[in-house]
Amino acid sequence: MAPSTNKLNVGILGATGTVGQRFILLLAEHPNFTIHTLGASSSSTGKTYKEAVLGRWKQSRAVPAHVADQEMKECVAKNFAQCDVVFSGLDSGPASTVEPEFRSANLRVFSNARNYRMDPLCPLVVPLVNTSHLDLIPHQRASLSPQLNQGFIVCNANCSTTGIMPPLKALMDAFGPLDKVLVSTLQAISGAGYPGLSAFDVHDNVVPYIGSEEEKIESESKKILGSINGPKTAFDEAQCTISAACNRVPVLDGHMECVSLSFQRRPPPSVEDVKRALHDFRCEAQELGCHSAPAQAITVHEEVDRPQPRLDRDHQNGSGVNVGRVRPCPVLDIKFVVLSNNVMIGAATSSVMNAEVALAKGYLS
Ligand SMILES: NC(=O)C1=CN([C@@H]2O[C@H](COP(=O)(O)OP(=O)(O)OC[C@H]3O[C@@H](n4cnc5c(N)ncnc54)[C@H](OP(=O)(O)O)[C@@H]3O)[C@@H](O)[C@H]2O)C=CC1
Ligand SMILES: N[C@@H](CC(=O)OP(=O)(O)O)C(=O)O
Repeated sequence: MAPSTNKLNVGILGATGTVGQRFILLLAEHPNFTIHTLGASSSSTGKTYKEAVLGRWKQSRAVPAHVADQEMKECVAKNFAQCDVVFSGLDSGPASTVEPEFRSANLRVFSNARNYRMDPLCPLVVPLVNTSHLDLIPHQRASLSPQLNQGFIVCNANCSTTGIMPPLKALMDAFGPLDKVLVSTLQAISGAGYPGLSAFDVHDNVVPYIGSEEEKIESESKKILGSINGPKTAFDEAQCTISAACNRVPVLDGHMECVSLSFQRRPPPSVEDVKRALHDFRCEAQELGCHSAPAQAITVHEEVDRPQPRLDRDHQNGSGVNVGRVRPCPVLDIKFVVLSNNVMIGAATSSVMNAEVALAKGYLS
């Protein structure tokens, strides 16, 4: 996508949070978007951004100078009326009312929150996988109000769901429908937001429970891997069976996921065929030349002990996913490990890339 001199104004809801801080850094020098309005809770309203994040800015880069003195606004639509696009890093509590209020005010919302992911009117988009689902936007508008000619909500997925989608999609495209998928996650602390779990709970420990996470992976995956119907008014879910087991581990950023799967087609592909399909997988965001798209959607690691969170989570600025240890599975067909950066492609980068694709497809005009 060619850098534009007419950048779109963007707002960020939840701008002070774990995901919000990534939005700030991703959008501070973006060729298509310029940060215009920042919002968070009432405890931040009226402060400058740097005052609002004092003691809570957890990035190695400093707060961008042109953002530091911006005044924090209450998250109501009238404060964001000048924004062409709104990125939401809101907690699910406020997201349930704020995001539809913004849509009703004809604002375009790209949300990280879980609330509307399974809404039949809302595209649930992993930008490396199913940007074709953005084509449901006109139906969302038409279904809600004749006055809704610009607004919409587009969601990105749960961070653990997001990580496994590119490899599953690559294998479905190459070898036909999947039959069964088992996934066990090792999820980073930052997935729980800031301050997240206490050190007492997570240090020297593994917690084998993350509320609702397994259910979200199992349901969201089928919507993302499904297709939209001919008239672009509904989703047909993918038919495979998915079982997830989720664990919190003492890693700061980067979700690791151990996947075993089987194909419907017999005989199944070889390990070498699987590696080639993963490596060759390309997505629409790449074809459109979107600014945030990784050069390589799936990086296949050959070293026996990679990928690892500390070493590989920042590869390509966390915009792609990493796969390693591709090998035969004696129970199902194939097994491998996936590493994705939960706060980048698992959250903020997905929203930004979704907006870049929406811009290229004309949904932001
Ligand atoms: N962390 C991750 O890896 C991922 C997170 N998500 C989702 O993204 C969203 C944000 O998560 P995360 O950044 O981790 O959460 P944080 O807890 O770190 O940040 C929450 C943000 O929401 C703001 N906020 C809280 N209450 C209100 C309110 N009543 N009105 C307006 N703003 C409010 C906070 O503002 P203030 O600072 O003023 O309190 C803060 O900016 C959540 O919905 C989460 O489920 C999705 C994928 C991955
Ligand atoms: N639950 C995820 C992060 C998250 O916020 O998920 P969701 O957006 O689906 O609530 C984790 O703890 O790693």
